[in-house]
Order: sequence, then structure tokens, then C-alpha cells
Amino acid sequence: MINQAEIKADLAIEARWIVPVVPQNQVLEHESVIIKDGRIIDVLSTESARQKYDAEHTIDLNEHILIPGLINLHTHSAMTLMRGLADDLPLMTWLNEHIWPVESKMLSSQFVHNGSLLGCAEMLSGGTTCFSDMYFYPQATAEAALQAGMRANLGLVVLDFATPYASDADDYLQKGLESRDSWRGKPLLSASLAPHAPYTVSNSSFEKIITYAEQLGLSIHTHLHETQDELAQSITQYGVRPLRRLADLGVLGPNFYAAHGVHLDDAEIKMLHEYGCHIAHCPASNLKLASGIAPVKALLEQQVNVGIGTDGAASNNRLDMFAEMRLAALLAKGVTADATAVPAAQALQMATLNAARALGLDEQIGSIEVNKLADLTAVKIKSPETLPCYDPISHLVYTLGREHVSHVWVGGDLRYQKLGDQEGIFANIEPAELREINALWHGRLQQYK
Ligand SMILES: CSC[C@H]1O[C@@H](n2cnc3c(O)ncnc32)[C@H](O)[C@@H]1O
Ligand SMILES: [Zn+2]
Repeated sequence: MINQAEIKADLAIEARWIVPVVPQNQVLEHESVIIKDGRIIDVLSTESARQKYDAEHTIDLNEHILIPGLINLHTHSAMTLMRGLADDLPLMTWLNEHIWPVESKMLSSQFVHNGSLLGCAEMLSGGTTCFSDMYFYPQATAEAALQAGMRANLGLVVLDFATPYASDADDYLQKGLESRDSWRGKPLLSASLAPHAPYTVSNSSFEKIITYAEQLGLSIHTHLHETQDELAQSITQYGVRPLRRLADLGVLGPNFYAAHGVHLDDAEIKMLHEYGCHIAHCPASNLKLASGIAPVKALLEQQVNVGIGTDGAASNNRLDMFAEMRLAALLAKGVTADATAVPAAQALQMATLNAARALGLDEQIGSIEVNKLADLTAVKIKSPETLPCYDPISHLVYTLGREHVSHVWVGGDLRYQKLGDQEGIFANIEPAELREINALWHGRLQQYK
């Protein structure tokens, strides 16, 4: 007989509440999550945990809710550097007259690394442990994510026009695949092929992307059906709406996830379900660019998997998954006149497990379950605006914000912590480095404001 108290563990997190996301609506009280070698090895009552496990470190979260780390399913982390540079504009004006001209002059590996590190700091301190990125120089974003200790899926972007990063679709693909080779073996990183959008990528480029996706087992991540202009342009150029065009080209399938999906009719929602595609709902960006509101209730009813993304900080202007969850839940109710649309537990699932599913990572992350990686976020319920707390799931979506995040672990490693009223502390990011980045790029970019 072994003495049960001698089971060794790395970390025991004793929580007032745990919301594991699976099963939906479950709230555990006074339970502990036990972590060893970066994975969750047990979830049990704190009383039993103290008897059964000998953990090297124990952390007492007796005023907190512990949740799976939030997953930002669509962002351009480096675009933090362009936050507030061009506001109150529709998408195509914003892109053609402001963002793309700035990118064409300023893009570099340093720009992307610096902007991505700022983005990682913003996301991590807001409870996000994993993000799906789409931007030039993905190697630079990979390095920023590794420094921050975040999990990231990096889009290998493809466009049919030249930028400082690459000259044509073949060059984008070659550079992206070379980057991916260099970060193989890094467990925090994965890659997708990322054609920017149907209006910037030709049929022949999509065909090459499909070939690589099949050969390398990669997902395809794109912007899709974001604006009415995009649909009209596609009908003029190709005679069909973008989703139909992508279906005809053979792009759609369970490895395909699309940001936005704002303008989708019933037949298109059915098509997304039949192909097993996923949508990254980006409500704040869609509202700010006046693109519209995605039919999330209908998508979920038709069993289309919907995650949540912030989009970039140049269109949102925040990388705040708490704000995005709340907005997703409220908007769904407002546009359907149905207060039961996207209840709190559903919104939380979209920001965690559904996003993990879209990334093909749902066996690893997205919920607090035994054998999953210990990507965890704790939020503190103590300040007046958080009290009283009758229902922790309601609180997570309707009451709490990024300011209440107290601890963030990725793969069992503590990457961010905020004690009391003090400034939050990152394990691997110095505040001075972020200040330097801000000073440097504010100086270089303010001429474009
Ligand atoms: C090819 S890398 C990403 C590319 O996308 C641009 N971008 C940022 N946000 C959006 C959006 O909402 N719709 C379309 N394109 C967007 C970004 O500036 C980069 O050029
Ligand atoms: Zn985007």
C-alpha cells in the first residue's frame, strides 16, 4: 500500500470556485486543480487534495474563480502599434487609405516583434493564454509569444500583392513555411495557412494553399464575409459570393476557420455546418468598422462551431477577451430580441473550448479536465463592483473584466500575477521593454495620425 499523501505534484491550486467549462454550467466550490509536468492530473475537493497530494507549491485562491485560459481565435497582435491611428472608418477606407499605406512603409521584423510583444502583454494580463495570429513576419510574433510564454497559432499569411515582407504568393508561402520549420519542436507554437481574404487572394493561390494544407496537415485561417462590399465585389469578379467560391475551390472543411462571417444567409450557415467549418466571431471590430453583426445565434443553432476573437488593436481597439465575451452575449440578445440567446455559459465556452476546437487543440486546452494542459486564468472577486457573487459564470461574462485577472498560467507555468493593488508582473516581460517599444514606435508612427 502506498501512502496516498505521497503522490508528488508540482502545483496545487486551491480555488473558491472553479468553472471547468466541461460540463457546461458546472461550478465547483472549494476544489483544487493538481498540476504535474504542465498538465492537470486531478480536480478534486481541496480537503481530499490535501490528503492525497504532496505538491511542491500550493496557491490559495480563496476569493477567486479559476477558469481555462481564454483563447483569442483571431487577432493581428503586432497591430497594437497602430492602435488609434485610424478610427471611425469603414473597412475598405480604413485598409486602403490608412492601414495598408502605413504597413507598406513601416513593416519590418522589428515592427512585428515589438508590436506582438505589446500585444502578448496586453492579452496575457487580460487572462488570454493562447491566440491565433495572422500577420507578416510570423517568426517575429513567434519569438514574442515564446518570450511571453504564451501559446500561439501563427498564420502563414498569403496575399497576391507585394509588401515589404514578400513579393508574391509563392514568396509568402516559402517564407511562411521556412518560419514554421524554425519553430518546430516548440510545444507552445503551431501554424496555419492564412490567405488574407477572398478579395486579396486569387484562385490559383488558394489552390496552392489547399495543397500545402493537405500535405502538411495545416488549418486554413482567413477573413470571410466581413462586409457587404466584399460580397458585391465577389459577385462582380467571380459571379458568386465568396463562401460559394471557396467551396467550389475545395477550401472548406473541418480545418477551415474564418474570421467574421458577418453576412451569411441560411444556406451559407448550413454549408458551414456541412463542411464542419468554424467561425471566429469578432464583435467589437465588426461594430467599430460598421461591418455588421454576425448571426451567432443562428450559427450555434445550426451547430457551427463559433469561437471569439478580438481582431487587431487597430480596429478593436483592445485585445480584451472579457470585453469580447460580454459583447458577444449582449449583441446576440439585442439583434434577435431573445434574452436567452448566447447565455453566459455559452459565451464562456466560445472564448475557450470552441476556440480550441477551431484550432484542433480541444484535446489539449479549452477546459479544466484531467490530462489537459494547465492553461489557467484566475479572477479575483473582492472589489466592490464584483460583489455579491451568486453565480460565478454570470460574473465571468457580465460583471468581471480584464482588471480582475490575478494569475495566468500557461502549461502550468505562472506567466502573469497581480497582487493586491500593485502593478501586474510578467514572468518574462520587463515593463521597461514595453515602455521603450512604445516610445520608439510612437515617435515613428505619429506622422500617420
Ligand atoms: C495578411 S496579414 C493581415 C492583414 O490583414 C489586415 N487586417 C487587419 N484587420 C483586418 C480586417 O478586419 N479585415 C481585413 N483585413 C484586416 C492587416 O492590416 C494586414 O494587412
Ligand atoms: Zn482580422
